[in-house]
Amino acid sequence: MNARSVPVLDIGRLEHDRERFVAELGGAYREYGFCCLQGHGIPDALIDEAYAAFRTFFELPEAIKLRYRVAGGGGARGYTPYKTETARHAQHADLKEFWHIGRELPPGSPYGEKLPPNLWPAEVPAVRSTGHALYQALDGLGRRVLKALALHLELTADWFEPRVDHGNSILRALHYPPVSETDPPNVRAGAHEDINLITLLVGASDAGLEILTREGDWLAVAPPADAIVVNIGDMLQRLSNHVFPSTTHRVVNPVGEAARRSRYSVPFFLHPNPELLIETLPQCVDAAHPNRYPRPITADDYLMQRLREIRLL
Ligand SMILES: O=C(O)CCC(=O)C(=O)O
Ligand SMILES: [Fe+2]
Repeated sequence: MNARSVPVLDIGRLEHDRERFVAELGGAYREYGFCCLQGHGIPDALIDEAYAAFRTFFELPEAIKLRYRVAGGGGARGYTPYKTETARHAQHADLKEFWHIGRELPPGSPYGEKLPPNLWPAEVPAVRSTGHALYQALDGLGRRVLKALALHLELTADWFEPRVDHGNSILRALHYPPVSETDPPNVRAGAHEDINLITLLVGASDAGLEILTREGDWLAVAPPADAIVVNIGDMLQRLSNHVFPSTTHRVVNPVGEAARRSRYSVPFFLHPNPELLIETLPQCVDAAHPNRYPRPITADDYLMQRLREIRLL
């Protein structure tokens, strides 16, 4: 029997119980690569309104949704249809469709080349208002998590700040339609690792998320309703020389009644600034832990390489 579960911590402790919180959070990530965070301060109403807006969008006819697909854009903005993304090394595409929101830039920003403008669906104006607000809120929360992780790695608390202030981060509204086929070869989300630094996952509407533990078992993630699940992605695994593992995870197909329901979830993929050179931190290298990545790569080059592998480019 597996009695283990992903730890739950209160991020408010970063303010008033910093040392112990940083140690516990670091320990959770070293072990699981995942942690559930309560006390994050993002209002329920904002999350509920954003979910309602995304649901309304996904209920539109496919022909309308397809107007928001950007050819050759790697799915970075707007709509990506059902059965498009395919997990690395997987045979069959995922049973999901999604909408991506990126960072809003001031006019004339030098980052405009790497961070394309958002598309907004005219049919559902609330996607813009709530989606943008949720983006901002999760960007802020993510930076607090990075502050704690920086301290755990013996960096200065603000080490990440100038490296993520123009991050190519993405808010992904996900819809997994009901699974009507019996025993499809596809799954809702095939086993994968996230590409970015950290991912913040706002309360999924149904179960299904599982992580691969260090012992090689699949463990269901069942966060408290008021928690946001935050996990490590490949860029931070690489930067930290695997001190923080980018844990493999998947979303399994539902059985019984749940198979007749859609599942919605909203991950926020926190990315660094595109030009950041992802170079192993010297703090994470010693005789017992040689540098696994002697050749650094920019965040943008790494992202492009990975998008091709998951068939978004
Ligand atoms: O839907 C979920 O719970 C997880 C989604 C996910 O892992 C992803 O989109 O990368
Ligand atoms: Fe993921």
